Amino acid sequence: MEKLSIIKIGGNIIEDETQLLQFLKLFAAMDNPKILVHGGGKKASEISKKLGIEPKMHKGRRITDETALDVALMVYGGLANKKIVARLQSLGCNALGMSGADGNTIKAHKRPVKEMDYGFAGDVDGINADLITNLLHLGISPIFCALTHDQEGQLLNTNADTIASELAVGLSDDFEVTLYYCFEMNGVLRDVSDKGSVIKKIDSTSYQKLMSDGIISNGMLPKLHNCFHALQHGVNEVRIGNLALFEKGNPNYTTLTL
Ligand SMILES: Nc1ncnc2c1ncn2[C@@H]1O[C@H](COP(=O)(O)OP(=O)(O)O)[C@@H](O)[C@H]1O
Ligand SMILES: CC(=O)N[C@@H](CCC(=O)OP(=O)(O)O)C(=O)O
Repeated sequence: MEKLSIIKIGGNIIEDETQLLQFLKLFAAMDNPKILVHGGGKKASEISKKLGIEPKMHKGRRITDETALDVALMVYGGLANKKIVARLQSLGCNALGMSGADGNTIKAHKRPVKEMDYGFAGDVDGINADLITNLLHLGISPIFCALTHDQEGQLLNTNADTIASELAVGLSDDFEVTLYYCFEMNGVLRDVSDKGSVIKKIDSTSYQKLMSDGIISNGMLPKLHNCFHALQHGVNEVRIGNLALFEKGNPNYTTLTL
């Protein structure tokens, strides 16, 4: 089966011009078919504050009211996505910027209101694997931002870790997919203040224990949930780490298995 790499980069890498360029050079040099998914939550909060709009969060998740959605569209779909696409083009990678509305690639619905109303937050229903596969076979690298749509004209803000996981699941019938979560840490750490404390391997059993011991917290909780969702639905391999993920022979990252 043909190999496919899907790489998600986190907010802190996007924020740091040097790290971003270093990452994009590595991405451009990869020769398998590849997809990039980027977040930009930090940038959205920063721009929002500059516009005099205080970002609203609940338990670390953004509440996307109408104004917050406009900011998300501008920052994720515009500022972040187009900068990355232009830089990749300069590096010889034929990148194509996408939201889930483009080519109907990611279908979603507005998250139902339960104990909390997250506003225009999208939960993914499925992806258009045929179109994405065709683009990959044309030598194009789709660059997805954290936006989906409900097919009725409503754009939705969707967690970028989830988008990466759903793309990986949806494409795993056609490709042998490796899913990479690339962020500023070397991997999942036993002690967040010690960059050297990378947990090399996590399986479903140790995952439960790491959660109950409180070692996995904050942003790492949804990230690992997305990793195991991918593994349970046909994705070949999932890795978490920083740029060392892509250095041949460097095992200093976390590999997840069922
Ligand atoms: N065990 C852990 N190992 C590494 N990071 C952790 C851990 N527990 C919590 N974190 C936090 O999770 C954050 C990453 O989550 P998040 O900010 O959502 O990622 P991203 O930048 O990819 O969107 C790290 O910056 C770190 O502060
Ligand atoms: C609904 C939801 O959670 N949307 C995220 C999308 C951006 C994102 O995922 O950015 P990072 O990967 O940089 O955190 C948000 O607005 O923060």
